[in-house]
Amino acid sequence: MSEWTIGIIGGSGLYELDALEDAQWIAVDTPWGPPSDELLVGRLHGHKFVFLPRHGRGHRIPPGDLNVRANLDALKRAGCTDIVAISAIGSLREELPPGRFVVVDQFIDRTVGRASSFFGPGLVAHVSMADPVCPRLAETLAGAAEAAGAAVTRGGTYLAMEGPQFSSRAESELYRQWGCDVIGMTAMPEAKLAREAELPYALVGMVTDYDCWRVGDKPVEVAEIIAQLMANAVTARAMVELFAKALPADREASPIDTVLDQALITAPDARDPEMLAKLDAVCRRVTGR
Ligand SMILES: CSC[C@H]1O[C@H](OP(=O)(O)O)[C@H](O)[C@@H]1O
Ligand SMILES: Nc1ncnc2[nH]cnc12
Repeated sequence: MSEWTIGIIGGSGLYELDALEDAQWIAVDTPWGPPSDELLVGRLHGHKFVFLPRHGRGHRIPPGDLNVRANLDALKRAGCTDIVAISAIGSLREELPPGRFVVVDQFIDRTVGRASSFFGPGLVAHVSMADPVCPRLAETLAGAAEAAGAAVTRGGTYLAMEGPQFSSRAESELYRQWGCDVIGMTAMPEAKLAREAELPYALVGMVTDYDCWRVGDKPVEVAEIIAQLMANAVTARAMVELFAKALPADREASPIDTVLDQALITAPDARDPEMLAKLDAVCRRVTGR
């Protein structure tokens, strides 16, 4: 049993977290370069929380330019045990209207050219992404979102697109045919990197729009998203508070805490010392370096 330290990654519309007590913005440097912003470290209902605005305060960084490795490394370095990601999403389903909160459980990655692994030549690892979301976090978040007054859908497949442009109508229809439920530009490689860093991860998507697949509808525009974001962000803040309140005092170990025990394949004497040094925060537990 140990303590929780919850990393919250705030998406579009969520750039700070007023509710944190004794809160302080701290700069964290990483071997991957700078994260999107300083980290806001504080406490909520007795638990430690570390907040990072995904796009930086003022929304400065587009999805394809996020330094996702630095973001996850900084959160790990700050002691986070678990990651809660909050995102604006488009809906690919009639029954998921704007305002609905979707606690997703699967992803399809259509991003291109983003650095999507901490590992590489000199230190090779293959983690499982079969079940990319931590069920314990997801269920606690779903309960908290409901308690905050949101209509919540448990489970759903999130299509991660490259962006920054929105989809064409043909793409949007294709993703529906693939069985995807919601769409966004940021959950990948975030979820992959969280898993590599042995951080249980869950994502709450807040629907802002119907993308562009609905016949006769105007396609999504940023102004429409921002209007819906304002309303969603109020509920999201309440959800975070209720989530903190619902966390048990002690954190029981998760199987995700030790995924690298099975994933690292490079023999100890073949491991590149430079890689080991670079991955100090991510995998010191298993490499001892
Ligand atoms: C502001 S609309 C598009 C933008 O919003 C989502 O960001 P986030 O997941 O950080 O809330 C989407 O993925 C795009 O980056
Ligand atoms: N329709 C959409 N497509 C991609 N990302 C989004 N974020 C919010 N709405 C979106």
